[in-house]
Amino acid sequence: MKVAIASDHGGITIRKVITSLMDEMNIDYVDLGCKCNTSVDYPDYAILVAEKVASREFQRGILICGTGIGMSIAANKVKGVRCALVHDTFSARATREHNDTNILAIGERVIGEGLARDIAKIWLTTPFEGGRHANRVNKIIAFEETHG
Ligand SMILES: O=C(CO)[C@H](O)[C@H](O)[C@H](O)COP(=O)(O)O
Repeated sequence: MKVAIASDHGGITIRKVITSLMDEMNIDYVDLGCKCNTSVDYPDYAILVAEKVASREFQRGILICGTGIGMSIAANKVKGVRCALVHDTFSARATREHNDTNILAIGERVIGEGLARDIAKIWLTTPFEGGRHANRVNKIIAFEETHG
């Protein structure tokens, strides 16, 4: 699994926490920035990562901004992306098991580093359950195919 990760200026600290985690877990990732502490625009980074996941160049993406909301809104505009904004470990597991999400969004101004690390670890290691959940995800994909 190859992961693309990015943040705006509001998510730099948690981005570093998660890249360190992926180093420990021997997960192949590319850090797409942002590269400085000046103010940047979250849609630029959300769409950069989302397009790489949608094209299957990367299997997963992780996006961090102040709230995670802007990143998740922008990423979910890209066809083929299922991005979940997650701030608890139960949802981190459920959104992989039930929704087969391919992008995780986190808000650095909402949760601490320890919880963000736990969420990322669970989200990166939990498989999709398939079965009844596949039927539901396929309905989302079918809608996107016909209306996207
Ligand atoms: O997109 C967001 C809100 O949905 C992010 O939290 C941004 O990081 C935030 O809007 C940036 O705000 P700033 O005042 O420009 O630092």
